[in-house]
Amino acid sequence: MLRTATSFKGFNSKALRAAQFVRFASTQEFDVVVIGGGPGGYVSAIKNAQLNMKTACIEKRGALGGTCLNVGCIPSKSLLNNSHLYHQVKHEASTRGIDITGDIKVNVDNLQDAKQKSVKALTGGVEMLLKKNGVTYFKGEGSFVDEHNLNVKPIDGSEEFQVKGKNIIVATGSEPTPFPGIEIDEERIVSSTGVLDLKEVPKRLSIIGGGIIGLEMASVWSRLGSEVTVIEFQNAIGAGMDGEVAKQTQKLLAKQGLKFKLGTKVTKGVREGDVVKIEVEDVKSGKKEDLESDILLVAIGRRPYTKGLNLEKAGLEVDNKGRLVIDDQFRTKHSHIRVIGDVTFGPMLAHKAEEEGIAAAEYIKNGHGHVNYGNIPSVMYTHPEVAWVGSNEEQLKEQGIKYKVGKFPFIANSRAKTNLDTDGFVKFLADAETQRVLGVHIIGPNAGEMIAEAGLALEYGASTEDIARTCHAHPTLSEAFKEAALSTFDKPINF
Ligand SMILES: Cc1cc2nc3c(=O)[nH]c(=O)nc-3n(C[C@H](O)[C@H](O)[C@H](O)COP(=O)(O)OP(=O)(O)OC[C@H]3O[C@@H](n4cnc5c(N)ncnc54)[C@H](O)[C@@H]3O)c2cc1C
Ligand SMILES: NC(=O)c1ccc[n+]([C@@H]2O[C@H](COP(=O)([O-])OP(=O)(O)OC[C@H]3O[C@@H](n4cnc5c(N)ncnc54)[C@H](O)[C@@H]3O)[C@@H](O)[C@H]2O)c1
Repeated sequence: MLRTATSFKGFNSKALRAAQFVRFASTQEFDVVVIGGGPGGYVSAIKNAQLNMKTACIEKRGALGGTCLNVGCIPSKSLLNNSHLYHQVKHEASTRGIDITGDIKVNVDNLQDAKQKSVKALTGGVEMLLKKNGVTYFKGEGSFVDEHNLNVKPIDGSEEFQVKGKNIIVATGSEPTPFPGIEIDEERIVSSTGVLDLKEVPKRLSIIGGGIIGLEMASVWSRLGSEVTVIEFQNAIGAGMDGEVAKQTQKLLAKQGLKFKLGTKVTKGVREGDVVKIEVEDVKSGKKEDLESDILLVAIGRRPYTKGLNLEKAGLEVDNKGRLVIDDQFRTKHSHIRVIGDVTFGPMLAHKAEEEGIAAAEYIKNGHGHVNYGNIPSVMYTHPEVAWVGSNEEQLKEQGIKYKVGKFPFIANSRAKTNLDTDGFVKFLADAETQRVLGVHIIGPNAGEMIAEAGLALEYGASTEDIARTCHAHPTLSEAFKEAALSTFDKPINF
């Protein structure tokens, strides 16, 4: 509890003044205080400290790394990687000349242990990085007292205290968007957090939302043996992927056993004992259907998280989607309070939050910083992976920009063929006149790594000819990238 005048009842006024002085005297002052230790907050704290600013980071989770390291990117990728390995061993080993005798079984406890080990190593690593860079780490909940002072409520129950920031960076992230009327119990009806922590492979898993979380989690549990049904309101999966890529992705995932109910709305989802009863309705025809599942995952997006911040004490505003309102230098109406990451505008991605964290520090120290919002890659870590950056065809059409398409399939790439991993293609969208790269969309093995080359091309304003004339090593998947670039203005060699 915060030491206030009322908590010193019984003290005479001299003692009260002395006590208040102790509190005032013990208020630590920093050049920058960051609230939230996720990819936005911890990266920003490190950068601020590296720029020689006295920096503190307040995090209430008890571990650094935010959603991403604790209940997001990292645990999901651990499960994706190991479930893919299991699937390969079980279903592909013999065709690759590896005979395995005896049962091949999933051990969910060990799978979860492996996941936790990665999470712990990384979150611990971030704590060491803060220390190494001289950032003061407060394990507690931060809330505004006024525009410069923050209250810290330690998670160990010790006495609350205040810190003062010449500058404050809010990086409090996001939380799953609730589905009205469906109660998450994290046992049978789960959010992304619960679905990462299942103790056994459910026989039936239903998922509301065919976006990135829905499809990554559908892949994990379906590879491990669940019958998975994805229920999506829109007529396409992938929440904003290039239309052609989204269709191909759906086709490939369906081949792997996922069931899709597109253009379908959920009207009810209730737990009855150990099952979940779900009512759905076809958006177009209104036809209703009853489904039953062992687990229901609700993955319909995320919303900014500002609970407990006491924004009103600093007079800060959120928009109708709960996002903290900022200008193009991340400043709120108080220029010393900046906001980065999921809690404000833009895609909810860890690398976007990190870029903003660095730029915000640079704005504070030097008065300038930079994030290129036209060049933020997206990756979906299914198999094959799906990755994209820049504009998609639908966006270019909408903007009336004339473009050329260059495509190259992995079936014609020597490395993909050697690896027996040939699903997918690389697709370039280039300006019709100048061949400047406008967007790259990849579905295929290692798409998430390959998209970095597209990011560099976009950043440097490269043309597809620049890429096609750059020597790429053989035999690599990246040759498909080169040939797709070539295909925007000339014939490919290998297809
Ligand atoms: C299942 C899942 C998988 C994902 N996979 C990927 C991926 O592969 N790649 C990718 O780029 N993105 C991924 N994301 C999204 C990514 O996790 C977020 O975009 C990213 O974590 C946002 O970073 P942030 O720093 O803005 O917020 P967060 O990571 O949410 O961190 C905010 C932190 O602030 C703390 N906090 C909040 N309020 C207070 C307070 N008052 N006082 C102190 N601390 C506070 C919270 O405890 C939290 O730790 C995934 C998300 C999920 C849910
Ligand atoms: N690999 C990654 O980078 C990664 C992985 C996981 C999550 N994330 C991030 O986390 C955020 C949240 O992920 P997400 O998958 O929850 O959101 P999302 O926005 O990717 O997808 C949500 C999907 O749910 C659908 N939907 C919304 N309301 C619905 C309803 N009532 N009924 C049926 N469908 C409905 C939407 O049409 C959309 O397709 C995203 O911003 C994403 O970028 C990123």
